[in-house]
Amino acid sequence: MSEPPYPQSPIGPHLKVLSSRPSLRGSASSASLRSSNTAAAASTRPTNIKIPSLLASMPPPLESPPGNSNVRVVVRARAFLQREIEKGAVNLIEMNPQTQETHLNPPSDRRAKGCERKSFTFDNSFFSIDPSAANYASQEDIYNSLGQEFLDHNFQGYHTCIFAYGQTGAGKSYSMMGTPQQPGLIPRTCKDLFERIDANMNPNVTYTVRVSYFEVYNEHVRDLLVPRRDEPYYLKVRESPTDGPYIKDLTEVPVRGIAEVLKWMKLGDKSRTVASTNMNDTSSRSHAVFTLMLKQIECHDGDETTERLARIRLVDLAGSERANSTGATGARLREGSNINKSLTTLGRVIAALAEDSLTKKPRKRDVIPYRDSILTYLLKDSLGGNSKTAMIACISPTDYDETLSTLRYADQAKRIRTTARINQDQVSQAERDKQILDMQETIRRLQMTVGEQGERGGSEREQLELYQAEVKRMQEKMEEARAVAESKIRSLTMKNETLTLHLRLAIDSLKNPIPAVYGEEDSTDEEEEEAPKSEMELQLEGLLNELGMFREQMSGHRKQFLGEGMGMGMGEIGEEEEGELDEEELERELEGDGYSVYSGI
Ligand SMILES: Nc1ncnc2c1ncn2[C@@H]1O[C@H](COP(=O)(O)OP(=O)(O)OP(=O)(O)O)[C@@H](O)[C@H]1O
Repeated sequence: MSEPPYPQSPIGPHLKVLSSRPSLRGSASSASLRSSNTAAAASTRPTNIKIPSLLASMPPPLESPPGNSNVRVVVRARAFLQREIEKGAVNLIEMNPQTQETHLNPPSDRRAKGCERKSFTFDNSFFSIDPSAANYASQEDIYNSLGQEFLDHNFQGYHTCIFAYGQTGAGKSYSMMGTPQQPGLIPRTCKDLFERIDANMNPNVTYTVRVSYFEVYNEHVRDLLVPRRDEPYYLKVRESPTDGPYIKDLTEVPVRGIAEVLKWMKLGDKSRTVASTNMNDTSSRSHAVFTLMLKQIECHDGDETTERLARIRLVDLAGSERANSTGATGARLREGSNINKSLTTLGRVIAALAEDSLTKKPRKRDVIPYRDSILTYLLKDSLGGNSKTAMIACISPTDYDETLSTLRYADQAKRIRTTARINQDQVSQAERDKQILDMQETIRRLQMTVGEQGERGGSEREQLELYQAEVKRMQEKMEEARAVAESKIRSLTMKNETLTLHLRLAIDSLKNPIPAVYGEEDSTDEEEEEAPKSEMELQLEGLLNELGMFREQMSGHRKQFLGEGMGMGMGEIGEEEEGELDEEELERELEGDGYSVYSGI
């Protein structure tokens, strides 16, 4: 069951749901990714990934149509730790791979007191206790049966969230992050994400991916992508009327490939608050939320584009624990009580949502106690809103009470129903231009306000922050517009190549016509002279017309998208004079240096 080691290379989000309109505030952009260097992409492309729908265009929702779906709950029992083996600890867990049942057997002293075996059924029961067992679930198995499907949802435009829950030392970080030799769900998701992007051959689809990573520690939010400072620096949580709770000023970096994303992931991991407890030598003392924002833009004929945004949230919760089992005192005890506060609130949120789905009468929004902890407030959407969500309940094979409590928690989560929708929007070039113009105007106004307040000695800090945020948004929008332009040019270039090839074939046929064979009785003088030639001429005429129209279209797009000073090195595109090509001209172009009518793209 050994897996190949993972490559060791260093390794805001707002969109309306389907059928609603604009305001793509803070949307993912910048690092636009394409399989444009398709040759390179093709050479490194793994042959075993199957994503047929991506090869055509953005994939349609295949199954799970929009609407309610239950939180998917899986349970994973980890392997014995060295100290458990040394203590001669006994395995209390059994799992049935056919029924997905998990059985928890009481230890002998409890059995003597009449305690009975407890059984639960989940969407999956992953047995990772004994690598030699037939039903052993490796890191790869977990990804294949959960991570892959969730990434499919993301490419369809759904937000997703996978969170790991369980007692300290039960295997949450191992399942989510893993080790360099045994990577977990987070690095595998990143790797698969970029492999799928590289495998896409459709020149009309552009991808942008942004990453953020934060932790909730002692009820404070810390950005894990900025270096740690001596003075603790916490971020504020705000609520937007349209997008719900969000973290103000959270770093979101554009990433262009697996190496970049893994580099940020490692950096964030290093900053995470960990400590040694009785239960785990490197215990995560915070809840860590790793987020990828995947944006897909598909260009259609004309200036319409379809945009899809998916938020991929991967959460490694801090361990649920009893103070006496961790042996915590002082700061560790305070941490523990804050961790438990978040997890208790999470439990109450889960209980309230689960009860709602039983009664089928949704409560008023404020009755669900999301706001009672930062963690639940930030995960509000993932727990009870627009997201497909999964919980990995991690359990230890040796601790009866903690395992039972985790299994009960997980059992309740099974009943929660979320309402995931495809986050898709149609945006025309005109709308995109208008958004940029509006932003420019806002920036101009803010510049003036900041200046005025500076002169009056007023509080310019807030205005300055607004100004900076707006400039950042505009830069992202412009990057996006540029990515769309590049995609258009790529698509037109492909059409151009196809047309040129057709023309070449047509000219070859004209030069070397295949004489028609006619039966004596039905051949007339007229037919002998006219029939084969007029067919070719018609074909050539059609192609020339098409090429003429295409050249006009391309020149239009060039003017529209690549204004002066864009610096894209495409000066030669469409610089030929407008107008029809006659046959001789065309032959010269095809046979001379300029085989491609628009060389230089
Ligand atoms: N499936 C598994 N196979 C082998 N070893 C595992 C497995 N799951 C966890 N471990 C090991 O168990 C130990 C504890 O795991 P991990 O740190 O993931 O626990 P945790 O639930 O994240 O704990 P905490 O809440 O304290 O952060 C680690 O040494 C890890 O390598």
